Amino acid sequence: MALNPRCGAIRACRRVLERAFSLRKVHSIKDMENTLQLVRNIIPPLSSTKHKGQDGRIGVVGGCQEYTGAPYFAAISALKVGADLSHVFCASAAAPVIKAYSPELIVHPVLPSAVDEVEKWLPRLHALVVGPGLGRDDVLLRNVQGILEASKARDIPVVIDADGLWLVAQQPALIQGYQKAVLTPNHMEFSRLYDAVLRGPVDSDDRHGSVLRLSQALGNVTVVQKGERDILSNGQQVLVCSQEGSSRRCGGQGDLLSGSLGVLVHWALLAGPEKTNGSSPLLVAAFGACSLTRQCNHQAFQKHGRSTTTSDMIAEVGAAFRKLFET
Ligand SMILES: NC(=O)C1=CN([C@@H]2O[C@H](COP(=O)(O)OP(=O)(O)OC[C@H]3O[C@@H](n4cnc5c(N)ncnc54)[C@H](OP(=O)(O)O)[C@@H]3O)[C@@H](O)[C@H]2O)[C@@H](O)CC1
Ligand SMILES: Nc1ncnc2c1ncn2[C@@H]1O[C@H](COP(=O)(O)OP(=O)(O)OP(=O)(O)O)[C@@H](O)[C@H]1O
Ligand SMILES: [Mg+2]
Repeated sequence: MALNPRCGAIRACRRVLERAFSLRKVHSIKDMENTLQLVRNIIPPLSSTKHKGQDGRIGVVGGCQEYTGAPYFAAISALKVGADLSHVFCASAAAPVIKAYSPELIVHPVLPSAVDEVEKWLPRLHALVVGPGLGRDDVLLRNVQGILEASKARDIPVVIDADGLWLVAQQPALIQGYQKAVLTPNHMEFSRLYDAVLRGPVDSDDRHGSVLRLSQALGNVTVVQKGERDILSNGQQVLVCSQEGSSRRCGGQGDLLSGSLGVLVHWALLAGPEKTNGSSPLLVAAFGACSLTRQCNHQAFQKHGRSTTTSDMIAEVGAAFRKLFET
């Protein structure tokens, strides 16, 4: 008998929660559209007066004997999004393989001891994507540390992904407080980073709070936690990207995201906060890269279903970009 009122209270409570959630959903769709509009604002117009290089010269640091696909996916995605030149700084064993995938990429076989080589190119690069297919060799990572320090000294924006995040988890001080860094961890990489920086496990019931806290603890570095919904934060604001993708989870999608983000970060910083309505340009860029990757996944899945691969997604970049950003 005592159960009835309690059940009633639970039902009432559930109704309130359901209402709150459905309202949040409506708001989040509106927020998504508003943020997509900010992404549109940062895209530079195509113009016959520009010269090659003006729309972006991006470098990807990654690629070893085992992993040649990841840096290729990142670098070709940067070009497909609209960068003019895309460089890959990789291990010598990976270079001929990556060159053979694409004549469009400029490939430098300079890893592991690459600091001087990359430093030579830094003045000509607008953004660096560090980590796809890099590997975790100690000597290599010491060199990548040098590349990150040189990039910071020159104020070059860096997107850090995959094994680059492994390095940051060993030495968070490397990017602590660097306002031009964006970290793009997947589920595993996020847990590793969180544990290294906040000395405790992630609260899986509070993804927003976890991303916010990690960003704050890193001195407001922008963090993009990829997953069923992508959660983005710069320690002040939290954005959620739930652009429809698909349930196909082939490897390489994160590489597409990090390469696209390299270009968008450059464009966003060039456009500045006036074009992003006061929001952080890096957050807006990250939201753009997440939406684009998920839209590519959605479109590729419509055509290829279960056999969708990242190459199929890359073939969709042009159409996905038009659909999201050139409407
Ligand atoms: N074609 C190529 O060249 C590609 C190369 N790549 C390159 O590979 C390198 C290593 O990168 P990575 O992402 O495999 O390494 P890491 O973060 O240690 O994760 C490994 C473990 O994490 C787990 N796990 C992952 N997601 C999870 C989830 N959502 N939820 C739960 N668990 C999850 C999963 O555990 P499992 O399921 O096996 O137990 C898995 O074993 C790096 O250089 C990267 O760029 C890739 O870019 C792909 C394309
Ligand atoms: N469960 C999911 N549902 C929908 N989209 C997802 C899901 N998990 C990840 N994604 C999307 O897939 C893309 C890549 O995220 P993922 O977590 O697979 O990265 P990753 O593990 O680094 O990939 P990679 O294989 O390139 O290393 C992101 O755009 C993310 O939004
Ligand atoms: Mg990855």
